[in-house]
Amino acid sequence: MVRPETTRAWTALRGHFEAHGRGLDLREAFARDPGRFAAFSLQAPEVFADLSKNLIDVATRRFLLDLAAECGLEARRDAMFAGQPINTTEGRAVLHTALRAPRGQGPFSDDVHGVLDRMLALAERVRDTATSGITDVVNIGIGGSDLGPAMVVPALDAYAHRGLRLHFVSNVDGHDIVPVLRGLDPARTLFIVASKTFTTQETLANAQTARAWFLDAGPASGLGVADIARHFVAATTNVKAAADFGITETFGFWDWVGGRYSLWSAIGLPIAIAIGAEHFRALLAGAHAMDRHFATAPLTQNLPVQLGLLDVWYRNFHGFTSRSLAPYHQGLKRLPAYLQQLEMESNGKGVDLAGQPLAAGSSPVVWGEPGTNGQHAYFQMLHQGTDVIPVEFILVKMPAHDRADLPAAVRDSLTGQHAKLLANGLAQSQALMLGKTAADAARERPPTAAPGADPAMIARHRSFPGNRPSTTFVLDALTPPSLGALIAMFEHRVFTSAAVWGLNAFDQWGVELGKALAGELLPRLDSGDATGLDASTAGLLARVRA
Ligand SMILES: O=P(O)(O)OC[C@H]1O[C@H](O)[C@H](O)[C@@H](O)[C@@H]1O
Repeated sequence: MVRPETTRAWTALRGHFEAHGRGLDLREAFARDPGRFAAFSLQAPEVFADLSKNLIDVATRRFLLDLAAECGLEARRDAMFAGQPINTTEGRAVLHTALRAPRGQGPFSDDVHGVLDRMLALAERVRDTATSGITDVVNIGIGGSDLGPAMVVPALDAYAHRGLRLHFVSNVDGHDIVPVLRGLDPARTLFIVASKTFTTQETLANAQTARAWFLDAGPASGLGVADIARHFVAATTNVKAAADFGITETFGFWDWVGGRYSLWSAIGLPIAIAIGAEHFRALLAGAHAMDRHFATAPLTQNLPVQLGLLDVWYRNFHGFTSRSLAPYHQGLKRLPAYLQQLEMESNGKGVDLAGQPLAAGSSPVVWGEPGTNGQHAYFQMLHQGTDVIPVEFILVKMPAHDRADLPAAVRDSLTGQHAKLLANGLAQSQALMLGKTAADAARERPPTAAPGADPAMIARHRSFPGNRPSTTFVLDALTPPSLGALIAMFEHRVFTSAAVWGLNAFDQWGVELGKALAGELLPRLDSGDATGLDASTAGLLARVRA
């Protein structure tokens, strides 16, 4: 493993940043180079990306590619696809890409397609609602066993079965499950208990609550313990624990599927129930197309590689600590939360593969909301705040809401909405880059300015620094294949920056300490015993018990 800060490319990047990077002005760069948009945009499977509004030039890109070469990115990528145990701290392979490889291709193909066929058959049985009688599906899971399906199901609403409602319960807080159970009919409800380990406290607690509810409400519909087998299924690598819970129909997966990379596995069952087998296979196919792109495209044209290297450039040279995501599609409202786990649980590490402290920053904070909602909340800070935060826009050319079954006037109105949505997305990236000088602001007569206020002072409040970087992704439509490709692009981008930083993106020891301490505190909530606790925790314990 090569420490990035010891490479020649790192030194070159440092020099380049001081000489040209820090001072790069996007407005001048576009004025100088009419070919900048073409030179810095990329077409990958299903995803077009405009990288030209980023603080990079040709030399930045060359030095970053040198850095990737010196850090052995390609060898590490190839080792992942080949199933080598690159998750070294847990001695595991990392093969979520095998889950979307076509039948007969990729490692463990028989196992993968065996479970996939079985799970899609169940999905189709449930979707035949006249026979199954199911109207509501409740996924009980948390983290990687929740966020993927909870993100994809609304994103692909245009493809969803109209007679089925999908619900997601994750938190160990009755305020999550109680409103979901309210109004459900046990005879018409299917619970999916989704947990890679089947040991997660939150999920087991919610599964117990669901079971208690089922046994309480069931008898009115003639249901009892014997019916649990028909109304509860599990997605897990721990088939025995699921059986001990009383679940006989289990869809397995394997320790080489990380939780946050698992929506392609049996964890995707809620997605398959919502959109059906054919569309689920199309989701996998889209991700596979991006896998092939990542595995084979020259690095100069390789979109996940270019994005991951940009992350290194911003985090380690510009010192930006966060990145904001603005999907201009309401169906992608859970994408920021999904990417928070994908990126921050993967790359939120402080040591390298050898356990030595990293010399430079790793995962940025990832956050955001769908556009245009974010514009009316925190975009103020993105435009005029003191921190520079790169923004990523996702635009979708063709909406799915102007369906033939809507009245013509409603369809016309919705078409107008989509034009406004796109105009806003384009305008925001433009505004971030162009800014507005105080001199330009001084020529305006803002109607809301305080009467008699010094115009120069008002102009300074109304000026924008500009030169704020952004990336814009464009999808033709939000479809199963395009969403699959988009998610896989994000996965491989995280892989790329992890490879440069030399860290293990596939473990998550950082979640353990809190879990262990919660286990120690739980009995103290009952007993009130504060022996050995720090004064703050002891004080809080007394307060929540009072
Ligand atoms: O799927 P499970 O085993 O229930 O795990 C659910 C989640 O909880 C853990 O604490 C990890 O931080 C996540 O990576 C994981 O996705």
